[in-house]
Amino acid sequence: MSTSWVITLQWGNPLISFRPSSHFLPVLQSARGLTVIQPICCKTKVLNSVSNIDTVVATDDNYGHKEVISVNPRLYDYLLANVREPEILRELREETATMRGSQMQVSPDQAQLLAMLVQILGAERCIEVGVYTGYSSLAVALVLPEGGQLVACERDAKSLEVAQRYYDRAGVSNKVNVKHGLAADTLKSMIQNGEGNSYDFAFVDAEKKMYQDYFELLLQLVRVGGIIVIDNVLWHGRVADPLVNDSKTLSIRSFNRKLMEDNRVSISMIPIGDGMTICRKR
Ligand SMILES: C[S@@+](CC[C@H](N)C(=O)[O-])C[C@H]1O[C@@H](n2cnc3c(N)ncnc32)[C@H](O)[C@@H]1O
Repeated sequence: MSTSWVITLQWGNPLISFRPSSHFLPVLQSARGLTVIQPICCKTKVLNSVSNIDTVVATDDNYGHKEVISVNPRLYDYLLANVREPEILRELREETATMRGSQMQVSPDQAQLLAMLVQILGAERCIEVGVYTGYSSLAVALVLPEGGQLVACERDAKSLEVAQRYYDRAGVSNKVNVKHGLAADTLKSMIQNGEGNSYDFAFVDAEKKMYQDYFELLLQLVRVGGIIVIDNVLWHGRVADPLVNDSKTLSIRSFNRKLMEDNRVSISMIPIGDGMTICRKR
C-alpha cells in the first residue's frame, strides 16, 4: 500500500475518487452540487479496493499510521450479521420499529456488549436508567443468573407496558424490578434505603441533560470494581463539531470532559452505536 492524497466527490452517492497534486488541495472547494467528503480529504493510505476508501478515516502521522476505520452501511450489515441476537430480542426490536421513538433503542451490537459486560463481571445486581420498550434491559435480564436483579427506571408507562410483556414472555419478570417514575428520584430513594455500594452494573440511557446527575447517583450505588455504561456519548458526532452548540450537545460534551478528569473511575469511550463510555468505579 502506498500513501497519497485521495479526494472523493459526492453527489448523492460517491461519484468519483482521484488523487490531486498537493498544491491543488487548498483551492479545492465545494462546488455546486458536489460535496468534498471531509474524512478522506486527509492523508490516506490507498487500499487495493476502492470500496475500502470510505471506511478508512485515518492512517496519518497523527494516529501513528494506525489504520482506523469508520463503519459504512455495508460494513455495519456485516457486523450485525455477526451479532447473536436472541429470538425474543429480535421480536421486540421488530415490534418497537413500528413505534414512535424506535430510534432510541440501543442497537443489537450494543445490547450484546452490555450483556457481555454483565457476564464478564458476574453481575447480579444491575440498574438501567431509561428502559423505553425494554430492549437493552431484556438483553441484560436474559443473562442474569437466577436470583439476579435489574432495577429498571422509566417514566413512560406506555413503553413499560411493552417492556413488561416481553419480560413475561422471556420468563425474566422475576429478575426485573420496574420503577415507574423519574429516574433520579428512584436512584435517590435507593440510596436513602441503604442500597449504596451494592450494585455491580448500571446502564444510563435517559435524559441527556441529566447525565451528570445520574452518574453521581449511580457512583454511590455501584460497588468498587462495578461498571457504569453511558450511552450516546458521541451524540451523532455533534460533540466533535465546534459549530454545534445546542443544549443537549453542550451537556454531553461537558459530561465527557468532566469524565476525562474524573479519577473516581477508569474509562473507555467506544464508537459503538451512538458511542458508549464504559466506566469502572475505582
Ligand atoms: C433512549 S430511550 C431508552 C432506550 C432503551 N435503553 C432501549 O434500548 O430500548 C430513553 C428512555 O428514557 C426515558 N426517560 C427520559 N427521561 C427520563 C427520566 N427523567 N426518568 C425516567 N425515564 C426517563 C424515556 O421515556 C425513554 O423511554
